[in-house]
Amino acid sequence: NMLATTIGGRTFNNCMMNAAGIRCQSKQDLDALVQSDAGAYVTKSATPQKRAGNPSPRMHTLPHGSINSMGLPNNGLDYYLNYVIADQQKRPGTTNFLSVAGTSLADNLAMLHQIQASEYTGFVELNLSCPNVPGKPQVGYDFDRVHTVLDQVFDFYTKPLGVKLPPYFDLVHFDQIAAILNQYPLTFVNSINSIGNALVVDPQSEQVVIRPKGGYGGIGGASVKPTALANVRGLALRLKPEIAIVGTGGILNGVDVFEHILCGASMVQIGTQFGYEGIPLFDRLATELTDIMKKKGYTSIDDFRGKLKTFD
Ligand SMILES: O=C(O)c1[nH]c(=O)[nH]c(=O)c1Cl
Repeated sequence: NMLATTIGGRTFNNCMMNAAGIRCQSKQDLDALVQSDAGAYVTKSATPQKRAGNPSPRMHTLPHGSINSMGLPNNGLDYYLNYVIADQQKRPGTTNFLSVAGTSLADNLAMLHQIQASEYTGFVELNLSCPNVPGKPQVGYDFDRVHTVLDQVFDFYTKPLGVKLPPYFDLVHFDQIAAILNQYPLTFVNSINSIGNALVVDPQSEQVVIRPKGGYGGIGGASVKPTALANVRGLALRLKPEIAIVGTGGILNGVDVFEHILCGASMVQIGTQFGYEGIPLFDRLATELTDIMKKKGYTSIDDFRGKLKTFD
């Protein structure tokens, strides 16, 4: 069908899925995604043990997006690993994404050793970009740290793995992160995570809108699309072809999915808008994207992936 895509030798019948963290924390959430038109799901980023996360209010919706400082609330790795293993047994031949976000290198390595030793055959999304754990920097902004983490991961991890990156804002940073990533047998790179440590103010109450970190949190939604497209394109132009790109950020409508694919994405994830709209989002986006493709004479996303034109 027109929306099929392939990453790491696995074919998905729809190039759209949820973004980690959005309606994917419980079995009920994940079951709804399994039943939906989404081509796959990604689980809420896991830590080794269950975590309550930051104190509320920790998420606020805005006309043009959202701000969150959830602080990695999740049910712990075992919960999600058990879920994805049970799901792959129920639905052989499907591939999904298990997100992990240790708050230390030791935690990330311990989780990946556990996953490596398990029956899990799907993808792992190693989250190097959570901006909301107080006192913890985003690993993705420390290039030496990224090098160290990937060196130690690929010493033993042999299953398909990708990394979730923060947005970069300088072309030199695209060069630097791509030079590092190209040294590893990565299956995909997911770009972008929320734009970290933004501040939203309520002028009426003269107060910030979320409690953690004095009101600082990650921004998602419409306002981040230009940054997301820049990162997808910047990485697509620099990464070796074996590394697929998952485009995330600012997708509200089918045209936004089209733009992410035009910039080089093989699959897209929807966060903020999926949070607002829920499961019906995937059917709406599939219809809108298919209509755009038909109007342009495309029959597959391969017809236009990465084919963004410039003036020269
Ligand atoms: O606060 C969070 O849980 C969170 N929030 C985000 O916006 N991105 C992330 O990767 C994570 Cl882990």
